[in-house]
Amino acid sequence: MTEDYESDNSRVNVFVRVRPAKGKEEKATRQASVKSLRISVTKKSEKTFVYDRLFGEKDGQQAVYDVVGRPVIQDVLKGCNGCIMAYGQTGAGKTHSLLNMANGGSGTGEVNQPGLVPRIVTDLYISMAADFMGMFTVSVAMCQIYNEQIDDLLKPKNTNLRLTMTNDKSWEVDGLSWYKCKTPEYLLSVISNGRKRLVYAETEMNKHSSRSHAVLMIKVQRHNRSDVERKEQIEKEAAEQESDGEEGGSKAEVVLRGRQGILSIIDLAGSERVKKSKSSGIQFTEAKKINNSLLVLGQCIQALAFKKGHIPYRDSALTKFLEPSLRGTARVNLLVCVAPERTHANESISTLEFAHRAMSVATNPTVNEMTVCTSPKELIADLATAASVVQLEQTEALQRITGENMRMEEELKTLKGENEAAAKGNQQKATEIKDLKAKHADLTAKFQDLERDTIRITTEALVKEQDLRSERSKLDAERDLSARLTRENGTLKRQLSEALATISRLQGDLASQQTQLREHIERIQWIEESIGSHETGAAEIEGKMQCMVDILDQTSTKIEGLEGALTEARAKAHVLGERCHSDKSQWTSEKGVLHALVNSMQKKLAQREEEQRDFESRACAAAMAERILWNVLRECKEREIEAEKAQVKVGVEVSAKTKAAHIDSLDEWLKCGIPVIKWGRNNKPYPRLVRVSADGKSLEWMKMGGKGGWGSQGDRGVRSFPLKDISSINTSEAGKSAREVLYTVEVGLPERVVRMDLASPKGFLWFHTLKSRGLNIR
Ligand SMILES: Nc1ncnc2c1ncn2[C@@H]1O[C@H](COP(=O)(O)OP(=O)(O)OP(=O)(O)O)[C@@H](O)[C@H]1O
Repeated sequence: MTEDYESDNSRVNVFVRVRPAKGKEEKATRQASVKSLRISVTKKSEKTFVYDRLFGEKDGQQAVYDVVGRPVIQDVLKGCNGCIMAYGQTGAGKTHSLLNMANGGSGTGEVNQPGLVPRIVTDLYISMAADFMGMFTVSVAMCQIYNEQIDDLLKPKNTNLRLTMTNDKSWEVDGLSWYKCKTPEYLLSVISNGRKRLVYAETEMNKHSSRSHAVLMIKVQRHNRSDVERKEQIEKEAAEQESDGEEGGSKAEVVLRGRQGILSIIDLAGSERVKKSKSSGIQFTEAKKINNSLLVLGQCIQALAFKKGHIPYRDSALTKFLEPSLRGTARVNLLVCVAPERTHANESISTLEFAHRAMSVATNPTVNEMTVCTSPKELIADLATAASVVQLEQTEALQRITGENMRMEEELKTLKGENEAAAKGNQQKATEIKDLKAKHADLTAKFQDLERDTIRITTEALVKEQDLRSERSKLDAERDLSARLTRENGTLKRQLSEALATISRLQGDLASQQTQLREHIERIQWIEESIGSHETGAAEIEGKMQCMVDILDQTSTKIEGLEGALTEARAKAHVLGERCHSDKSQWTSEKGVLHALVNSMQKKLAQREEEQRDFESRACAAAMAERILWNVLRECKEREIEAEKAQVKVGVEVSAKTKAAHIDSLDEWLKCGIPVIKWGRNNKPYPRLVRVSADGKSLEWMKMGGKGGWGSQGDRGVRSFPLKDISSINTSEAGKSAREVLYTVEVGLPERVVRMDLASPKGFLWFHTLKSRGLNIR
């Protein structure tokens, strides 16, 4: 610790100690090196100060002693005066650094570490013991400067002492008591007693704030051992002569040469801002006096640093007292204590500036030589005085000790009482401690369990973290995939919707083509039917014509009037025949075209078979309907022939019938009626026959097997509705097969609708006919 410090006797040596921060307050100081300290009031402005040595928060009392205390002791032993002074803001650690005696402290923390004084005392006696050629006398004096008044700390009644100028123009405390101390223990006990009389008070900034400047002086005198021994010899002889009653005695002079060094240790009271320390009353007066004396000290340092002619030592008791040290004949070590907290930054800066100035104060420590010449008579007189002083001191000490003893006895009594109470409490506490120990063991076990759990959980957490990482990377990959799939999905959706649109368009096309196909088929059927009926009709008409010609030939005379008509009929028949032929060839070609169209449609259908399976059934239904139609046509034809046979009575009639046959033969048949199911209002089925009325304007129906049939007038079973009142004719697919196709006719005005279902193939044909007549079939 000391190797980077070299003492400089030509000036005041300045050391800075920063105490540990209290609580969690923000710090303003920062140690830059072993010698420099940085301090900032705000974060932007920072100042750096360099000193002889810097002690940080971690540097303990020993380190401070090694640098600040030890070198001064060595100088004092050599006969120089030494001065160790602690300066700083209140609560910055001055008393802790100098006067901490670590008496009752049982702990090992920094607070319980002895300060400079006990270390100096120990070191002093060790050094003296090591010097065999010298004989040492150690004396101690203690005083305090309280409110500008000097009080003896070792003799309480010795108060308000005056400072008087000595021959060598330094100040001396008049009447201050000095105690010789042969052992370090005694010296320490004297210091401890003196400390007790120091004035302290509790302030806002320090619970144990010094209200006075404490001064401890240790005087160390060194004589040559041989001189002392000679002096002792002379004293002995003088004493013997005195006891023998000899007068005059020895005239030999005793010359004692030696050196004397006085070590002054000064724990200055801390400067304080009254606003911060919240001092009032006596404390306010104390603070004022303290601050004033420190101000004068600052002015003296300033004047000394700038080598001014006038140094205002006389302006305060403190500076008067310090004058011998500050004038430069002593070795001066200044320990400046600083609080690190930002709240104290301003005070710390002014402290540091003071310290910096102090470094410029020049010193030139000189050795104090002593030469004492005494005759035996004077010596004896001195001894007698000394003896009486000692006796007086002893009496005082005895009185003090007796008083102390009495007080201590009383304290002992009180303590005994407290002890008994404490013993009881102890028993209780012992049980509590036992319980606590058990709890502690329990808690320790739990803690160990917890520790194990923690390790396990930590390991698991690590594994999970790894898993999580891999999961995360998987997730990322899946996310990428998902994004890609979403993109593809979008494309596919678009393609699908396009495909669906195409399909629906195709379906529409197909439906319209199917409708067209159906219509073509119907038309073909109708054309084929017409062709068939016309062919047959033509052939039969020809046959009939021939027959009639024969009859006419045979009965030409009888039917001359009818000849023209017959010729006309023949011509017409011929035209008809020709027309039939031309129609036939035209229809045949149309049929070919239509067949080709059907073929192409069927090909298209076959191509789309797979996509349009639903429509297959419809195609089947169409095919089925075609077959049914052929059956119906056959049936119709038979009926027509029968009807015609029944009605051909005369040629004119036959001619008229023949004329209409190829147009309305189906109508004729329709007029016979077709079976339907009429649904009653009770929702029961009633079988009925339905037909279109003779004038073609209304729809008639009657009960199946009704009496009188259609012709009988006033038949109650016959009902008639104008065709215009047919509210709807619906084609509904009740089943999958074409046979099950239902045609529902709703007749009547909206207020009374009769529903009839036509399930037969005839119904199918009937409605197609109605449709071809312009009725709305949905
Ligand atoms: N280096 C340190 N380490 C630990 N605690 C410290 C240190 N320095 C000071 N302290 C503590 O800080 C408090 C104030 O210290 P101290 O009484 O020594 O201050 P002071 O400067 O003498 O104040 P005042 O001028 O008001 O007397 C004390 O409780 C002391 O134990």
